[in-house]
Amino acid sequence: MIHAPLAGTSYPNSSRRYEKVAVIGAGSWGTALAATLAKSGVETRIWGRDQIVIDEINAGSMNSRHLPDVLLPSSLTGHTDMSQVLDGAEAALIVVPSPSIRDVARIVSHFAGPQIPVAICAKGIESGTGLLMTQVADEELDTRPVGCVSGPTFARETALGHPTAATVAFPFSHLDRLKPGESPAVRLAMSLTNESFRAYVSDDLVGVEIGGAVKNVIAVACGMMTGAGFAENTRAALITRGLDEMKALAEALGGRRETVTGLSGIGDLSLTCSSPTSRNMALGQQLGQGIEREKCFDGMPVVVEGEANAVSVTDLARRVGITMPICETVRSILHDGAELGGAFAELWARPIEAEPRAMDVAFMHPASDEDIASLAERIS
Ligand SMILES: NC(=O)C1=CN([C@@H]2O[C@H](COP(=O)(O)OP(=O)(O)OC[C@H]3O[C@@H](n4cnc5c(N)ncnc54)[C@H](OP(=O)(O)O)[C@@H]3O)[C@@H](O)[C@H]2O)C=CC1
Ligand SMILES: O=C(CO)COP(=O)(O)O
Repeated sequence: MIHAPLAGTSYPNSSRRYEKVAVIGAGSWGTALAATLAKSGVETRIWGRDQIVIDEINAGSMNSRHLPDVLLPSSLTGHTDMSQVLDGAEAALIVVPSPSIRDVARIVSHFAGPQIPVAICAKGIESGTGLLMTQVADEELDTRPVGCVSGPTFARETALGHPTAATVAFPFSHLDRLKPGESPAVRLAMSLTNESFRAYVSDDLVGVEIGGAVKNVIAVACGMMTGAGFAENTRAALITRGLDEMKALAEALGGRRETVTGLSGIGDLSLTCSSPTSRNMALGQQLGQGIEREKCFDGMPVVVEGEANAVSVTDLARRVGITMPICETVRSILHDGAELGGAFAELWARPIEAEPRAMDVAFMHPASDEDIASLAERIS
């Protein structure tokens, strides 16, 4: 076990922590966040739909299905009855994959206190509507303040106590500005912060959430090129140009470019694009090695949100009129039957562009068909 370097440190204003928090979703990230809250001294109850998982949390402080070999704080209690988990909770975190956020938020709205803040911890954009996860939840949660938690946070490392940082974002009301210590963002950040977890706050939900959705798609791209045998230069190019796509979409939707340079943007992008611990990167890698989709992850049903996000992100970009060439390439391979080598060769051979894109310059000297064909052959 690695001991966090800050063990024993006390945290200012911890009295403004929430005393009771409900975590909805007992997968890997829900369990890791619940463990983080419990470790901070918050009374934490976690809801899951699988009785076996919940029984194991209660009887053995483990969730071996989602976080094998990780010992959870003994104060964490598990429940399959959502009304029990939300009863008396001062705040709630919803931590299920993005396609389930709407359904789960609707159920939460039946049981949660009428004003409690709810943080969405899923990364994605809703298919069809193009809504951010907090916008989806907002439609289901009546008057409750809705925010999110996002950042470079592999669940297992977080649960093992490796120092980890993330951003908590909620809209800041006029009152929050007068008394920031009372705002849901600050109180939840304080509730999560402990010797191995440090939370920052933001009011830029668009910037934070676009980071989480776009990085999923860029990680698939990085995995594909790594799987095809390319190395660090290629990955660095995709990360950097992926960041440019993230920044353009966030700004087009009203987010701030500085947010994209933070934990939920470049932080998560660099983490997810660097390691096959990421399910998105791992999928890309297997496809890049020529493994058929159905046979990836040995045929196991692993949630890879970048697959759906490739469509939802590019749909949104097309709607607001910005180009996202890497995300479009991933979409064309995953959903439109494009051949991986040819699609990346086309991406590479695009006309020269300006960096940054704000210069709005394009030098129209596309590569020849022969160049594209030879590049495609190298990647395949
Ligand atoms: N894992 C990570 O490192 C991180 C994940 N995230 C984000 O967290 C979110 C959750 O991912 P993660 O925990 O990893 O996923 P997991 O696959 O580990 O777990 C998902 C959990 O959600 C439950 N679930 C799925 N659909 C529903 C539903 N309709 N109703 C109730 N429960 C449901 C699953 O239940 P069951 O097991 O019964 O199917 C499972 O407990 C994702 O959006 C991901 O991007 C964010 C940061 C880090
Ligand atoms: O979001 C994550 C880390 O911050 C987890 O990424 P994956 O969903 O690709 O596993």
